Amino acid sequence: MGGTFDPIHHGHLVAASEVQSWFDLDEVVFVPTGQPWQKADREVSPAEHRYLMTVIATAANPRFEVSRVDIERDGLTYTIDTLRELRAANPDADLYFITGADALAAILTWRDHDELFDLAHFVGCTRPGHELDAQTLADLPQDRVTLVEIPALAISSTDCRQRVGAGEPVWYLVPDGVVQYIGKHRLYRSPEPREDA
Ligand SMILES: Nc1ncnc2c1ncn2[C@@H]1O[C@H](COP(=O)(O)OP(=O)(O)OP(=O)(O)O)[C@@H](O)[C@H]1O
Ligand SMILES: O=C(O)c1ccc[n+]([C@@H]2O[C@H](COP(=O)([O-])O)[C@@H](O)[C@H]2O)c1
Repeated sequence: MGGTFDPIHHGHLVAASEVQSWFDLDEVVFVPTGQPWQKADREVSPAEHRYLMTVIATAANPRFEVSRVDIERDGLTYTIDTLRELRAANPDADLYFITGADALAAILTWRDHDELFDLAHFVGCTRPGHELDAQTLADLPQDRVTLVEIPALAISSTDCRQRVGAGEPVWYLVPDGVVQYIGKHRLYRSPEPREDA
């Protein structure tokens, strides 16, 4: 499952857990993005913070792993590179790439999208507020894409960041350890005013 995970939240974790169970996957590898090119218009937290929050959020689940492939590759992050690397490291594995409905709807804008479907089966999870229209679905290769209905969690990283910035709680939207990590590193808050300012 690829994502910016800024921060990781329970919507991500439920999607991963549901798809693991649905397809009886050996493991789900969370891959935090390095530099997500389609989010170039906004500030994204440093990759190491996003990676560590993902490690904290997934640590208790023996089927969840976190990969550094995207954050260690220079330049912008493209899923075609992610899948090529994961394929080279696991030549015998059947790869499934987990996305939300919003990401799946945009997949034909991704780099080398034709080849993407050769490298992995794509699983699109339902997401509140992001309906997939019939034409979008019809344009995708039917044998390489599966839609999975998951319990609806109307949580987004954007909302979590805005809540922290406004001093509102994110308890129970993100795992407890992630709440504590955000607090410890003062993520998503405006910088404290300097005393001499
Ligand atoms: N609540 C959710 N339910 C289902 N899928 C989700 C949910 N939130 C995110 N996803 C999916 O998880 C993947 C990674 O998402 P991402 O890290 O961009 O989180 P986000 O909440 O969409 O972030 P942001 O609000 O910053 O855009 C994407 O494929 C996205 O569609
Ligand atoms: O490969 C691409 O061109 C591409 C364009 C947009 C998003 N993606 C991937 O989709 C996943 C979710 O992305 P995001 O930006 O919604 O966090 C993540 O793994 C991204 O690298 C990939």
